[in-house]
Amino acid sequence: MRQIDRLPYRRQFRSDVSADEVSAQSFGARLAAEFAAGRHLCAGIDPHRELLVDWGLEDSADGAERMGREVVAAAVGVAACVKPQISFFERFGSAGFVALERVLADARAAEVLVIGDVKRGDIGSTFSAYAEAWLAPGSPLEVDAMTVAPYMGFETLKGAFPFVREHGKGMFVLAATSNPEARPVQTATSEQGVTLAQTMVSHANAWNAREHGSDSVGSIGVVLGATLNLQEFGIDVSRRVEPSLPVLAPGFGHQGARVEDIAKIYGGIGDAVLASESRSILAGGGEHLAARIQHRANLITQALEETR
Ligand SMILES: O=C(O)c1cc(=O)[nH]c(=O)n1[C@@H]1O[C@H](COP(=O)(O)O)[C@@H](O)[C@H]1O
Repeated sequence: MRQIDRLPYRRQFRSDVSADEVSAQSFGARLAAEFAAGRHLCAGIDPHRELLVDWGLEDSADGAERMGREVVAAAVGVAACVKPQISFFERFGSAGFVALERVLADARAAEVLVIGDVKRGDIGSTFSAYAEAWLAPGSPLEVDAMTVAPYMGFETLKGAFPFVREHGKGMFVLAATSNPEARPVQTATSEQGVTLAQTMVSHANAWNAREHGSDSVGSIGVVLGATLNLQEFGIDVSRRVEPSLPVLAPGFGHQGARVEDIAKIYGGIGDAVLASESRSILAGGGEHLAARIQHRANLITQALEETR
């Protein structure tokens, strides 16, 4: 297996931007740069037990760290971002958190955007502490954006807003998730007949429209599963929105959605889709990881280009 203790490369398109300038940019602006460079793959870091075995690694914090660091190294300049799933690190307790911190440090050094898949949500005061843990500059677990569960009310997320406004951070709000069990919850309608899923999309769009400044992409996105017929969730994808709504799109690969259908699924909002894949790029051992990531990234770029 390739050793990745040091990462010798940096992204070319950022080589003339200082670290200060990068952190001064909004999350939406940083996503816009990824999309402009043709990058739409979100490479998942999900060290499942079976995958670690498949890679010849131990099912341990060390194994999870090695897999995570390999994914970061292979993602540089190819994927738009990486997305570590916290559960696979959390199962090793404090050692897992140390492992995750090292993966995050690699990503920061390589200037790879990180979405922490942590799905946090709670009463406002508690959520604020989660926001501090994951979004505060200098926090050991600092990431660029995190996934959040809004089911205690969109307004409970407001503790994260200062980090989004002032520190270039982002959030992806669960709206229509890829798992089949979500349907009865997320298609439930308000008295006005609006689905819960669409309510979250509207909140994100309204926040972005209010706060985006000159950015072409908003800093608050939504999760819209690729396995779904989004119309059935009351979500209208026929028209572009301004600024573009970032969409974290899990469900490709292992869960059955095909990247070739990306335009059919996301229609007018496909320009800001991050197509997320974990098992489909991780399965098959560590040796050909970079080739698999490149292949998936190419397929996604191709599918999006064909729609333009
Ligand atoms: O927020 C997520 O990332 C997420 C939302 C969703 O609706 N569905 C979903 O599968 N995910 C995550 O995306 C990843 C999908 O993994 P694969 O099915 O292996 O590509 C997992 O880490 C899930 O936790």
